[in-house]
Amino acid sequence: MMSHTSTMAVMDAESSDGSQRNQPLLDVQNLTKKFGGLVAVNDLSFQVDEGEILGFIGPNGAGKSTTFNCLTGKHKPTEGTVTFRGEEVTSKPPHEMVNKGMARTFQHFAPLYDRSVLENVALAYTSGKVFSWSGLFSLSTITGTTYDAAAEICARVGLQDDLHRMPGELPHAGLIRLELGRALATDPKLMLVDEVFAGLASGEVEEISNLLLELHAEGMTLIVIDHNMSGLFELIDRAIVINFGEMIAKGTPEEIKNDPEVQKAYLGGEEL
Ligand SMILES: Nc1ncnc2c1ncn2[C@@H]1O[C@H](COP(=O)(O)OP(=O)(O)OP(=O)(O)O)[C@@H](O)[C@H]1O
Repeated sequence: MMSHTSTMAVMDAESSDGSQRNQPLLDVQNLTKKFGGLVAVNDLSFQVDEGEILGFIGPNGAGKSTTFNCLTGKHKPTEGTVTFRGEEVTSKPPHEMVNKGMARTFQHFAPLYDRSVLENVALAYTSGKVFSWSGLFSLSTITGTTYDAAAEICARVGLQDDLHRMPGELPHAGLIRLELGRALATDPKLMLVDEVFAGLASGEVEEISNLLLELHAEGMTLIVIDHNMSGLFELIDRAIVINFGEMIAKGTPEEIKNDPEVQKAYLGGEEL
């Protein structure tokens, strides 16, 4: 596997000297999220270019999921702005963010366990277009064309032989594929992938990693959360590391691994 560099950055902004510069796909400025007295995310700023795979790393409780929740509209940031595809989208609700092209997978899987793999993906396909993800959906709204599209998406994530199985019958790696399929069904420009490598055997890590690289090669921009770097080394262009809600390092995987602040954050805990 090879790491990929960003090749599709959007060239549509003009600098004061008249030269073209890249407008990031996602621009997060001074993001802060407080829960009462707890500062879960503190003054975090970063950008993601179109076509990039960014690693988003930090120990337990660092604020990774809270950041995703602020980007995708689940939480309203206490302070800061989120700009996506050139539009300020701070605090927009989740269904609007889905419609604008931002999708996420969940660390704790959330398929409908009483619906088949195909139906789950078909519902995500429909809900991404018409409804919010808040539960307003019905199988009766799904047409044959939608099922065909959903079957294609299932094949894209390697679930072509599992269309009529129930989620509870899938192995752990299959549930991850289903999470990715449900996210893909909303036709995103940016996918936020939350801790997909946890609990996988090393061969499965490589399979899921390869799947993410395939999506990337097809043009998907990705942010991938993980506790540590082991699953990400071959996958990401660069990473940012947060601890206690603050960015402590950014750079290539090699730079991050050798960063003294990062090593200190992981001391006594699991391996970076
Ligand atoms: N809804 C909430 N209400 C109160 N505190 C919260 C809430 N969500 C998260 N927190 C707290 O915010 C901090 C950051 O949590 P978060 O889940 O974002 O970390 P994380 O980096 O994703 O951790 P993990 O890797 O364990 O999932 C933690 O101290 C957590 O307890």
